[in-house]
Amino acid sequence: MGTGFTSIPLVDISGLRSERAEDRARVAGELARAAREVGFLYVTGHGVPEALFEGVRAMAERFFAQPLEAKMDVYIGRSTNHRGYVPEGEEVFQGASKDRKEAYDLSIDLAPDDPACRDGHVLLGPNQWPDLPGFREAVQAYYDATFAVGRLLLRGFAQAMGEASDHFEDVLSCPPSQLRLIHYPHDPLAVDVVGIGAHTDYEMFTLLHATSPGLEVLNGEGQWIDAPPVPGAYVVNVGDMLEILTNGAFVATSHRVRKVSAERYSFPLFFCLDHDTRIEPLPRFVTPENPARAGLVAGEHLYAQTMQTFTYLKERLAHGQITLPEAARALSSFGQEARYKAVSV
Ligand SMILES: O=C(O)CCC(=O)C(=O)O
Ligand SMILES: [Fe+2]
Repeated sequence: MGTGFTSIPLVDISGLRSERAEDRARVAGELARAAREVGFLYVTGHGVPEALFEGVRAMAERFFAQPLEAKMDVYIGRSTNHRGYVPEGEEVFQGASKDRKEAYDLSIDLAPDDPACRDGHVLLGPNQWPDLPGFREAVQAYYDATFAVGRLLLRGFAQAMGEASDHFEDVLSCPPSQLRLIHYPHDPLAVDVVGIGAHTDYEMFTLLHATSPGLEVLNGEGQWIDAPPVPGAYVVNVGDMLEILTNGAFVATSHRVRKVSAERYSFPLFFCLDHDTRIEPLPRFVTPENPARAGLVAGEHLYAQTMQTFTYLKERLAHGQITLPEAARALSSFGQEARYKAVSV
């Protein structure tokens, strides 16, 4: 835990599809090692054609190139369930100056009258699709393919934690797993800006594709290590929920995007479990020296963290229109940020 790693391991997950138990166990072992020692890894052997990534990239370029007024037609603050366009400065992490980034957020696309969209499931509902020919098809195809990789990877992580590979199967029927299209504009004159401030991701794990370097991860010695894109690989990182399930054995590694040297796009899919899933440390990770950490409820955690970082929700909080769940965690409660609060991030 908290190791001084200097590089990010690569795991070929094709063995998770194998009929042979030893192939699956080998990959699970590699996932466990990467999750314990680093919390970040490159994943190959996922089977998603590069064309899907290129498709979403082309559409992201077209979407963000539109005038601000057109993007604001699908502003996230107009959605009842947190979907749509996130302008620069809307999302602010703990202690950070405003990020230089804009985003488009979507998730599992449900009709408003879908039974899963019941009271309290504030993050479930319809996407706000922009009026751009081909956008919805390309983005949905990327979402579906990446989600399928996440489902496979979850089987591997379940095994990596010592559980049966289907351990999470019954809490995966309608998870609020968000995909973000992020655009980091390049401004040669800007000084002291970060693309995205230091944070951990809130879910089980994240699968990310980016167009250029910029992503940095914090090691156990407080140093920032580069995680540039590797052709054909997803960058995968452990989120808060895997950290809790393993009682800290797997690390929700803090990361950020430094000021970019060229225009940059990235597409993280935050892989979550069903909204009401209770996340508690698995008994095998609890010992007298390492007592059980506090648990949480998946959807509630996502929403609580979101409320503390999005300006439109902070305003609603301030006006008493919404309230933080009682068990809400403060920002920076996980990963190395929690352990090294003194580190300047
Ligand atoms: O753009 C990136 O490479 C990272 C984005 C990220 O960390 C996030 O959206 O949570
Ligand atoms: Fe992140």
